[in-house]
Amino acid sequence: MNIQTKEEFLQVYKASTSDQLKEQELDQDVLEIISGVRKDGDEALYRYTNKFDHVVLDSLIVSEEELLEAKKQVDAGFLDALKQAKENIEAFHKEQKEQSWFVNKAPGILLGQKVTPIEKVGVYVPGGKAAYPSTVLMDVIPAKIAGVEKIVLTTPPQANGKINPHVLVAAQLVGVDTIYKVGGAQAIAALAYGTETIEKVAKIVGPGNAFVARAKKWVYGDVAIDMIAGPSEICIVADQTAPPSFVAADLLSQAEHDELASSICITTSEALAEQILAEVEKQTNVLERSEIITQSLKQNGKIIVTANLKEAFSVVNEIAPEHLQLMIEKPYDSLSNIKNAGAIFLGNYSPEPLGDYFAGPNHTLPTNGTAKFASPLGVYDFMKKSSIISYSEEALLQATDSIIKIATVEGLTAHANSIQIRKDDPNA
Ligand SMILES: NC(=O)c1ccc[n+]([C@@H]2O[C@H](COP(=O)([O-])OP(=O)(O)OC[C@H]3O[C@@H](n4cnc5c(N)ncnc54)[C@H](O)[C@@H]3O)[C@@H](O)[C@H]2O)c1
Ligand SMILES: N[C@H](CO)Cc1c[nH]c[nH+]1
Ligand SMILES: [Zn+2]
Repeated sequence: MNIQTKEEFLQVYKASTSDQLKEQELDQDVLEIISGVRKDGDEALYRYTNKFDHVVLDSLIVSEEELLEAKKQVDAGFLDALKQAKENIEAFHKEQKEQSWFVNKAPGILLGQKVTPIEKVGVYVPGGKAAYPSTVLMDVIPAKIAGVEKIVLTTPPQANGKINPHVLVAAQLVGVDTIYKVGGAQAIAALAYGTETIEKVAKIVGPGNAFVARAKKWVYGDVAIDMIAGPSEICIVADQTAPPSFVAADLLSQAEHDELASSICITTSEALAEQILAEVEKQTNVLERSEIITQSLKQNGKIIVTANLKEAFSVVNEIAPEHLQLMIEKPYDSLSNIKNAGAIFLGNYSPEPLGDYFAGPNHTLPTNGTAKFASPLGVYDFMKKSSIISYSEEALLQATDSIIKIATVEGLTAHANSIQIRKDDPNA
């Protein structure tokens, strides 16, 4: 991690976001895995699980026995905490539920929008470098609120060939239908195209590492996806009122996810920048995942010093971080300056892990600059809409000339005829 000016940072940042060579290498691996699964089905899933997770599986599906066993393995305190988190996540997401609506535009005309849940959804829960029971809650609860009929979940197996018991307990708590022991790009391919064991779904949601995120991008179109939710990112805007130890701790919280995670602090105070850097070094040494953190900070850890907050916000809007913390004197006053961020945390007592686990808003969020156009995972991701159009005979007869005119201009005489035939003989 080092201290840079805005100009130094943006020069390197812009070059790295267009590093086609890195993307090409990743694509080569991912495309090979996707075509392997399309060609060989289950056999490819066993093969890639052996290759990447170093496990020889005897089944791709978690059994009833494994589910029961998991319940015995987790402690009551964890289950209590999970239930509290579930309540908060449910309460927040219920607010997002959209209803069908109908309007009577004029006598004889009924227009509307019918909202229908997606029938079958596949949830990817990461599991390579850490287990994520919290992601089970974040991704399944909005699907349940939307009314999705069938929810399957897939996550990589541990070295013993089993799924982390906390993940299994979370999946049972929220009512997942089937759980598969497959991770990585191969899991995404299986959900997108189906295999002998895994049924194709209509939409894949959930975060994952670079392989998972890239695979989702490639299968998009054959299946729907929620967004690109790859390696975690945190960006903290801090002024002289931010405690350096808090800022450092929050930066490290995301660095520990992945060597490719990104932790950036933007500050208006050079003195604070030095203090944060010292704190980061001090705290890293005592953290369990210091190896991952060190790698992550080396590649993507930055402290940027800007002349003022306006400049700081312009950097934020350029990088469009997954998580943004505003640790400044009047965070609310600055909210209107933020255009691009997945989730925004205000003040010194709203650290990012509060959102990861507990507050209620979703922690599956757009990464890699995609917060410029994408939103957090929500109930809306699991619902689709159909337009409703109903005209009475009288209402249609009043509109025939306009419709025929436009159809004729488009040269689509069959369209015009569909209207003309009703005009000529309304009671046929
Ligand atoms: N954006 C979000 O909302 C969000 C939320 C939670 C977690 N995350 C991110 O999810 C990611 C989780 O990553 P993870 O690695 O712990 O779990 P993961 O489940 O995403 O990835 C593990 C899988 O990657 C595959 N893999 C590993 N090395 C490979 C290789 N060399 N070639 C091909 N495939 C390979 C394996 O199949 C393995 O099962 C982290 O980057 C974390 O930051 C993001
Ligand atoms: N910070 C992650 C999203 O980038 C979500 C998470 C789950 N558990 C801990 N963190
Ligand atoms: Zn996290």
